[in-house]
Amino acid sequence: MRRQFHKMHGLGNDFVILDAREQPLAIDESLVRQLADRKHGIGCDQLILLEPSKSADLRMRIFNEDGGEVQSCGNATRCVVKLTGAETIETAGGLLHGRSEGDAIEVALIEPRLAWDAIPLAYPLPTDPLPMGWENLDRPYAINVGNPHLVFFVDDLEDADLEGIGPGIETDPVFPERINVNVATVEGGAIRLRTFERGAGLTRACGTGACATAVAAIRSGRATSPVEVLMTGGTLTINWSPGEPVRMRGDATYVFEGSIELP
Ligand SMILES: N[C@@H](CCC[C@H](N)C(=O)O)C(=O)O
Repeated sequence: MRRQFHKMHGLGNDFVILDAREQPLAIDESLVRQLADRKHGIGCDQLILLEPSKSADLRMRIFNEDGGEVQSCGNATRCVVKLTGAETIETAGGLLHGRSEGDAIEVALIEPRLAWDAIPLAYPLPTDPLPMGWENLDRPYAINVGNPHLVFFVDDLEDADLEGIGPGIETDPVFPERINVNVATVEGGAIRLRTFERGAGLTRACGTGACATAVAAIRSGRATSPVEVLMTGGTLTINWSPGEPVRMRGDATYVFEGSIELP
């Protein structure tokens, strides 16, 4: 069956979006890998499947390029808000809210969770920071903003061999659902961030990573809200106060529309 798809990106973190709100679509791991493949498929960091929802304007399912289904994706949420005009979005990581603000899109994720079993960790440990280290990266903050993140603050962003060390941290048995790995510096009140994403590797930007990092920076007194988070692909503005959902504002870009034969 031939299906239409939308190619979009949020600060260079790119998506194939399939709209199955009217015509159901069964997706499995191998189909996601095939479509996400940059040489033989369409190519993307995440595949996004839109479905009907009983509790929100739509349901958004998120698949990493390795085929695994995950709970949240900040950059894709901004793209979906721009594409569909949805204001409430059901995800496996919680109910999200979005709206256009001029050219930008603002999305409210969930209230950040810090309890060890909400990250989740395999056994009880403090998360603020986590008393663990990998090579020259030490004592990260563990935060769940719908999906799980580790945030390392370092003096020099270029010192961290994120591509080399990321896979070992992502799959450490202390993280039973694996984890997204963020390395950040705070300079002149702004955050510079690189993210090694669970199931996708290094990406040009990570919306939930920016939110988790901003929360860790604000909680630890390194930054104040609102804070700008600068990534390879561009900048997000993050707003957060304790006890509230974390909000992000930034661009979403439509690239092209296409169609593909699916089983
Ligand atoms: N790129 C995303 C996050 C996508 C999911 C993540 N890799 C995970 O496995 O949780 C973003 O912009 O937030």
